Amino acid sequence: MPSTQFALKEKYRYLNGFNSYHESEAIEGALPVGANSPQQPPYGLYAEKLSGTAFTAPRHENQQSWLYRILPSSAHAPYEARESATYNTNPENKPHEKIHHIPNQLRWDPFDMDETVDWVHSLHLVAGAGDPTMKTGIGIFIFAAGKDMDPHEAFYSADGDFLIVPQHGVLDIQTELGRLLVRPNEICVIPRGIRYRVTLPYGPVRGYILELYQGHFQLPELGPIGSNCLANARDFQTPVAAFDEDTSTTWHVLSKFAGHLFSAKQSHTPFDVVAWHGLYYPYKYDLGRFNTLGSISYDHPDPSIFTVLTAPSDHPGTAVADFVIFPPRWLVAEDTFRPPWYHRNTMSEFMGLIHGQYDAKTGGGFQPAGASLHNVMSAHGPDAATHSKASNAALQPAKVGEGSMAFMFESCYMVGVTEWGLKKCRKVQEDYNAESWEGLEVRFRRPETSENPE
Ligand SMILES: O=C(O)Cc1cc(O)ccc1O
Ligand SMILES: [Fe+2]
Repeated sequence: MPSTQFALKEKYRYLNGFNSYHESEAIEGALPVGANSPQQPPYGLYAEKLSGTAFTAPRHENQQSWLYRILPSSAHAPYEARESATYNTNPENKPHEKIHHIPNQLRWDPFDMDETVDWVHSLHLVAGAGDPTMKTGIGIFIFAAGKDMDPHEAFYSADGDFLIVPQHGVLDIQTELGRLLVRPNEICVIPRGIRYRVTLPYGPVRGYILELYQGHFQLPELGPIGSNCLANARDFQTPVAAFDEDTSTTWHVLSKFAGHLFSAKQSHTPFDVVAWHGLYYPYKYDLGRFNTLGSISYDHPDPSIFTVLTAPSDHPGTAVADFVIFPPRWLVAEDTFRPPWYHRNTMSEFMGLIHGQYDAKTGGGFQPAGASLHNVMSAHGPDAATHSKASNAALQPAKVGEGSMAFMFESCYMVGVTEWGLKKCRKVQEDYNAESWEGLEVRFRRPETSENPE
């Protein structure tokens, strides 16, 4: 193994399994045996509980972790509001900044890189629904950063779980529970409350985030598919415990709380967890490992067959958010219009492109680092060029999406677009609708009947 690869393997080590009860200790013997909170935990560590669900949540949903750390998280000075005039990712809290609920199909050119900001300041809310103060809804962010976070800063969101989809560059994420390296074509989830620090070992980064204000992601049910396929549980990776020993430096812990930024000083590193166990932890997943299924007879199935993760609502089968991908795959369906059908969906569909081309749009307007939004009941489907090509194509087995990865955040909520998303980013394509669908030809041929002979 080349030495750099070996170094990476040593620095980033993972435990495998989705929703597995994990335990990890950076020093052997740091986890108490047979008890969570003994009178004196091993090595003089403090025991701290981190809860990701109500204590009383049903067992199959319950997510808690026990952290064994050098100092408790509560050892800090009071939080103070920071950058309150400029920092706000919750437009519900910002009455002068309208959120736009519009039925038009929207598409964005690639979002700009911004090398002047760090992770915390890279987050731009483009669209969303609901309100983190009520723990309902979602936020959809674009991030673009070129700077490491300050060496003595950590960040957490009290508002929700971050599902991070890097499109460009590599994220080195030091979390309380261990280190994650996340590259394009991988995703990671940082649950609500977990502190982390993002550095950029290979330069600027850009991508998409879905923040889930309610619940947590789970794997979709497989129903008649059986016990494997789609995203397999064993391919989700959670970092092993890793800690720093620093009780003499001033640190700032930044909190995104109801969309606002707060900061608290403390005289010790927040990355001092020597061991942990539980079900509440960050994790990553390589989209290249997705086992993609499709029709081997006829017709184009619903895109739910491409669901990587789902965050269910209280109504079975209806998601607050699904994370869906469109990986390279073989299309073999016979006598079938193979691209997506024209449709209007009761769910909203926000799409992004990590790399390559999305097979439903050949016009070139949907580019990596760009996005589209087809809101609740907004009509869409293949553009005219794709329609014409697919209606006349010879239906040989064909590989689509080679070298590509498009994805969709699909939500039962109607999503509003922020001022930044609609105006300030200056990426909205004015002619999306016209370019895509106005060129569609009338193909109707009335059948000959005795009433209308030719
Ligand atoms: O609109 C889209 O491109 C996403 C999509 C893909 C698909 O295969 C079926 C339905 C759907 O919404
Ligand atoms: Fe769609």
